[in-house]
Amino acid sequence: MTLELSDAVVGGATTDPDNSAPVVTRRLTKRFGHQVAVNEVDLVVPAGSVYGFLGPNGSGKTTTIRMLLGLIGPSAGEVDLLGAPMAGAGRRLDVSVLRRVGALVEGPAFHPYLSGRANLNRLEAADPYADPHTSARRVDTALDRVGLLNAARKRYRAYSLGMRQRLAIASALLVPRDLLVLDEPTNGLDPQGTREVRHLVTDLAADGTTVLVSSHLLSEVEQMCSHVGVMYEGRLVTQQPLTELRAGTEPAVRLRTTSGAAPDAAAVLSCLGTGEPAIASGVGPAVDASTDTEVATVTASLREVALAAVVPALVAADVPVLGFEIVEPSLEDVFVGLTGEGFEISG
Ligand SMILES: Nc1ncnc2c1ncn2[C@@H]1O[C@H](COP(=O)(O)OP(=O)(O)OP(=O)(O)O)[C@@H](O)[C@H]1O
Repeated sequence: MTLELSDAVVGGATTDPDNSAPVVTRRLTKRFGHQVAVNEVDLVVPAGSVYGFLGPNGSGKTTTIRMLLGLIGPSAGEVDLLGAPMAGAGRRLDVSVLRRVGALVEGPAFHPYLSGRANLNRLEAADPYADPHTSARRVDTALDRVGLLNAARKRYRAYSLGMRQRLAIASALLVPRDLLVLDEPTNGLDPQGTREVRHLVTDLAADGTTVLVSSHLLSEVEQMCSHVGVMYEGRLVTQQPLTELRAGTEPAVRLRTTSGAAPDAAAVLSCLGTGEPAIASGVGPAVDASTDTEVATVTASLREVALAAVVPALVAADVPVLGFEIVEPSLEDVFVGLTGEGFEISG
């Protein structure tokens, strides 16, 4: 089955016009019995991006990543990695491209009583493709890359959580990579370890490596990614550069007024052309101290309405303005809008 590239972007805004995206999937699907764990996913991970693959637990991220790397076969659909066909019925597959892909899916098992360097040496020795002549140099380069050269002789069991995870990433860097795929690399790390891994990912990307990193933490993706793809119940609900996702958010006006005047305030806003106003009580103090009256909050997205027109229109309609602010929606709000549920927003 051959699909045009334009088919690869259904459900997402990211495209691959020059055919250079290191990861492209087309209608990638995985069923486990009756359950559809991954449902017609069209990923496009642009070259040079740090692509945050975001979604709640169980949304299909790991299953997708396992298919990208050829660890499990898809039920349907196709995968191209670094321009080579990796999966898809009836295609001539080229798995040799995996040499240029570093991956951390389930971290390697490290020996607690061996040093970081000795652990990497063991992994090197187990790799039938590795050139033994360059092995010592490559191990040291990988340790240096993750900032562990000075701790190379320390036993693994003495490493902090962040150091352990950096060593795991080093194990994926024993040969130069064009693409790095990291499945939840900060899972279980303390804040310091999380920071270390985040900085490392940013550094690797600055060196030109494309990074696909999965996470269920929005804050993490916001801090280190240039692009984001959101999985929900097996589907890719959006993929975009982070800046575009942010640009698509609409500011809202939030007005505090007396409960009695709230319906009039909503009518004024509506008349000006805002989005549908919502009236709420219980946001902030219930009674305004200056007027000793019950207060309500009226919120509406601003749309094209000129901000300067809002307060004069309210005053002209005799609506008491007890408080007024512009609310910039957070990315969390955007994702709730896309998926109907929130993400954990921090570790
Ligand atoms: N080998 C398997 N057999 C049966 N069901 C599976 C298998 N692997 C995954 N699943 C199911 O597929 C769904 C997607 O799981 P997956 O691990 O891909 O999600 P995830 O987004 O990576 O979540 P998490 O962050 O918890 O790992 C889940 O409902 C999971 O139970």
